Amino acid sequence: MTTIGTPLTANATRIMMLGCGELGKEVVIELQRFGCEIIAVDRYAKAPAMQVAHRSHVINMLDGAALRAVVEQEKPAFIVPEIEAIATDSLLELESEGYTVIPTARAAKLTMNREGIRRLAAEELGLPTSPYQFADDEASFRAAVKTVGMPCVVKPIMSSSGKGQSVIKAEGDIDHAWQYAQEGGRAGKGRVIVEGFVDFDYEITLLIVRSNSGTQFCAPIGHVQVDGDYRESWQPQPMSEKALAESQHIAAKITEALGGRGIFGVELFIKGDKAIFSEVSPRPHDTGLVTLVSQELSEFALHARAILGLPIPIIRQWGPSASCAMLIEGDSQSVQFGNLAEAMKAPDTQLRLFGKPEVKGKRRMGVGLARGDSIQDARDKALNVATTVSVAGGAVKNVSYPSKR
Ligand SMILES: Nc1ncnc2c1ncn2[C@@H]1O[C@H](COP(=O)(O)OP(=O)(O)OP(=O)(O)O)[C@@H](O)[C@H]1O
Ligand SMILES: NCC(=O)N[C@@H]1O[C@H](COP(=O)([O-])[O-])[C@@H](O)[C@H]1O
Ligand SMILES: [Mg+2]
Repeated sequence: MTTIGTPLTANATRIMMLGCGELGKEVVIELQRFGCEIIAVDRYAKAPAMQVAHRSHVINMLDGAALRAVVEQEKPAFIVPEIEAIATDSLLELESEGYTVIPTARAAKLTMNREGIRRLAAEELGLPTSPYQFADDEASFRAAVKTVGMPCVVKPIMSSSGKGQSVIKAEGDIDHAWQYAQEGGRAGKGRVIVEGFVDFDYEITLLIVRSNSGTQFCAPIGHVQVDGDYRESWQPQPMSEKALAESQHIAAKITEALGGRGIFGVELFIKGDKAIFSEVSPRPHDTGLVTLVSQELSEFALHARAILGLPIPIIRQWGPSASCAMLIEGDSQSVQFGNLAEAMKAPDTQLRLFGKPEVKGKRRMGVGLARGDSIQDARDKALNVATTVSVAGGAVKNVSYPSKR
């Protein structure tokens, strides 16, 4: 039986977020609505979710001792990973000592590393995936490319949002792909995965929530990725009955294997009626930002309910909706957003600005959201929101969708 105490008192329901980006910020807002006490943790100060939490800590979350120290100091009822780069062996230990990790410490560990989740999906569960090989050094990498064949996709086993990812189409791309993967992994140089390039018709994220009400699916989300990073997403993605059934079957199997309570984003490639598993986030998914306007209970609200052991009687979808990531490029610690009235003048549009403290290179700083008469209409409106916002406050520009569709 769930009870929720009074924040900042001895009986508070304390929740620790490990990772404080835009996704965590929305989860925290939902948990705050239930009167939980939130402790936000990330590798840098003033992260988005820290700005809406009760208090925060800045630590290296890959440092197991530092992670344990902060958990023992705060004694949270729930530990909620929001990114992959966490000392997951420490999470396993803490869980075995009685702490609750969402959805489970094992899920966080397996998905921290592309090898863990890929071997579970393909080799243990027998789910369809792209062909793949792993490599630790340049010689075995070349052999792996040969075995998998071209075109193929190369990724550091520890990276996200497309960092260090590239496609090899011809011999001439091989050197660069190796170098780029060595520079782009979050743990520095190291192991890579070489995946056969899947010539898909479209790709989806299937959000699935495991809660006290059982296992429930959200409507499929279609999306466009550039350089391995999400730019636009929409819901519902039209699909054949068979492709949807296969996708749901795969999503149910992989999330059941990971276990626990919470929202998961299962990424799938679709070719005709066939679904191919790509990867899974045991946490809210960036392409699921669209659910801020497309569902009564967004993926963040669903996560909050699942964490707290609350029921989810129904997931109501509001019709064609879309999101467009606001990508800002440059170097500034004082970005200022303008032209907002113009950006938000259409009905059924919304804008979220994440409040990230700095941009260096390219960074997702906000998202345009819209509902429309059709998917195309919603996409046009969301794109318009994201690209109409102007940026100032240093050498920065809005590069949200440079090559308009
Ligand atoms: N084997 C593949 N064949 C074809 N396209 C691929 C393949 N692997 C990845 N991609 C493309 O690159 C995108 C990003 O890949 P992936 O999700 O593995 O990267 P990521 O770094 O984990 O990104 P995120 O953290 O945003 O999920 C995919 O959504 C897809 O568009
Ligand atoms: N694809 C994973 C993803 O979108 N994660 C989201 O991005 C943040 C990091 O952003 P940053 O790199 O700008 O700090 C993460 O904290 C999470 O909210
Ligand atoms: Mg992905």
